[in-house]
Amino acid sequence: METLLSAPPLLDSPPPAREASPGSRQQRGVSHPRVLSIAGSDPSGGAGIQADIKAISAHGGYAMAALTALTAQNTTGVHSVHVPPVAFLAEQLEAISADIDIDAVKIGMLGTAEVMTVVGDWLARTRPPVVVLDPVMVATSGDELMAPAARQGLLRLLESTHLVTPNILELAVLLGQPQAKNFDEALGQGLQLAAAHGVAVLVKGGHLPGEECLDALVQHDGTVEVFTAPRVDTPNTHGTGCSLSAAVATLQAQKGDWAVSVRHAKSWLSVALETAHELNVGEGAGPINHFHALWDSAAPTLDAFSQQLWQECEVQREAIFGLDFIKELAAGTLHSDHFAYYLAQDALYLSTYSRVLARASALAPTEVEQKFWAGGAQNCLEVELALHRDWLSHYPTDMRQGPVTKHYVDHLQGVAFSGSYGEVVAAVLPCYWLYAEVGRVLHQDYLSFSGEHPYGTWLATYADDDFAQATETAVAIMDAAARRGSAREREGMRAAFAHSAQYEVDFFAAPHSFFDGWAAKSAPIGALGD
Ligand SMILES: Nc1ncnc2c1ncn2[C@@H]1O[C@H](COP(=O)(O)OP(=O)(O)O)[C@@H](O)[C@H]1O
Ligand SMILES: Cc1ncc(COP(=O)(O)OP(=O)(O)O)c(N)n1
Repeated sequence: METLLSAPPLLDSPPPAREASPGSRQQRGVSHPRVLSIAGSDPSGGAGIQADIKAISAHGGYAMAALTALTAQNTTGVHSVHVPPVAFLAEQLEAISADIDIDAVKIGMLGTAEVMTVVGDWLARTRPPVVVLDPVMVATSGDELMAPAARQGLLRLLESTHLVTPNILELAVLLGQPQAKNFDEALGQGLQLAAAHGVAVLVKGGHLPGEECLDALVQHDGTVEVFTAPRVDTPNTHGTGCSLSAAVATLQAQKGDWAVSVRHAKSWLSVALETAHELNVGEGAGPINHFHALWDSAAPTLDAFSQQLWQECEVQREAIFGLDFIKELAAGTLHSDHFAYYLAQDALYLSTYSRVLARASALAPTEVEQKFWAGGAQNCLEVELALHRDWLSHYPTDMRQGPVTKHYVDHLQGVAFSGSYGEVVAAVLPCYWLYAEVGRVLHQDYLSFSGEHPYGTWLATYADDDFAQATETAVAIMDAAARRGSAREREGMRAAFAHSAQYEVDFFAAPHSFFDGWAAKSAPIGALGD
């Protein structure tokens, strides 16, 4: 069987480019513009056509790609470059324009003068309504991606280009001048290039030092608009130029205004740089996060939200198990004053917690969830408080609310008063989840304890199966609320959960804080047991 590689050319002779109706050629406000990237392939996905396709898609465009070159590269550098026969590039371009109306073209790595000639001829025939040229010469890694002799070819291409987007090195090479040392010099060079070639120039200042990353849109009539964004402190800048130019091409086809398109693309790029570390790709200059907006607003699947929150509170979980209170409770060495203080504060906490659970019940969207939270509220009052009171009868102590308890219940009541159902659920969850985790671990320790444990009967109740089951249900309810909620509500849930998780740590730390510090500095709270 013949492989595609050895197959005869798809088209014997290039058909004439399909002429779009004048209306569609000039049309602006296309919501899903058909955007063609003519560029090289970066198999690691951060630059080249892969970056272009992502940037075009992230802006609602329909992405197409004609390959000029194949590179073997990753985030640390370019290993080799293969330029297929230019006739094949011509076939790719003709196949696309013979069939599809193209709303915008983004041109990236061309590599050789021959490739530039093919692209220039095709552009002259098809005259797409938006042409953005990113004059790729050198990769972020420093590897060359354009033959030095190809400079003239690039200059000829400017005739068919609406916007060229050089960085400071590329700008200098295009003009045959030394590289600009500051942004003013770069701006001066941008004005020269724009005037000499009748083209708009986006001067990119990403490689200049400074807290701000300045770019300037220079029109051939000398009009200048400067765009600035705080420099993002990240090593992950692979493909910034590719992605910016592809985004601008797509936006221009939608908005028909270069300044608006550049401003929009630049602010998108800033967030893509800020969130690039989330992708964790490679050991060198990693890719930017093209789909940050989409992924942020996408509903989490199954238990993804709760898993994320659980990971995010790892610090708190570790902190709890490092507390003297927990270590001494497990070892049976905890002073009874500390235990009594904890019990008293927990009893005070539970009486408010029960009201907040009742609020969750009132807000619940289904009868099942309504009953679940109402049951939790009732259980707090009837079972848990009875247990605490029973224990407290053996450890008489002052029952005034301590500072941590006050802060924790104030937080819960605040969320209950003004938060959404999801936020209330997220706020009450750490009390279930972290307590269940502490219970599980302490109970295991207790089972391996030899001899009589002073808090044995208390610890025996810790790993209650019903409570573990209730915790699982509460987690599942929170995940369902997160899936239904908006991105903004999930942020509120995340914050409510994080605050409560920290208060859980503080709550377990409070007995020692009280006896080691607070009590000495404040009025005595009365006689304590023991
Ligand atoms: N660390 C950064 N923080 C914010 N924006 C940046 C950063 N690095 C580059 N940019 C922006 O990315 C775009 C690409 O710029 P530049 O790095 O100069 O060109 P190229 O990627 O083609 O080498 C520009 O809009 C520039 O301002
Ligand atoms: C195939 C390919 N095209 C272009 C580049 C350049 O990308 P990068 O090195 O990240 O530089 P900018 O996109 O920021 O200009 C490449 N490496 N590979």
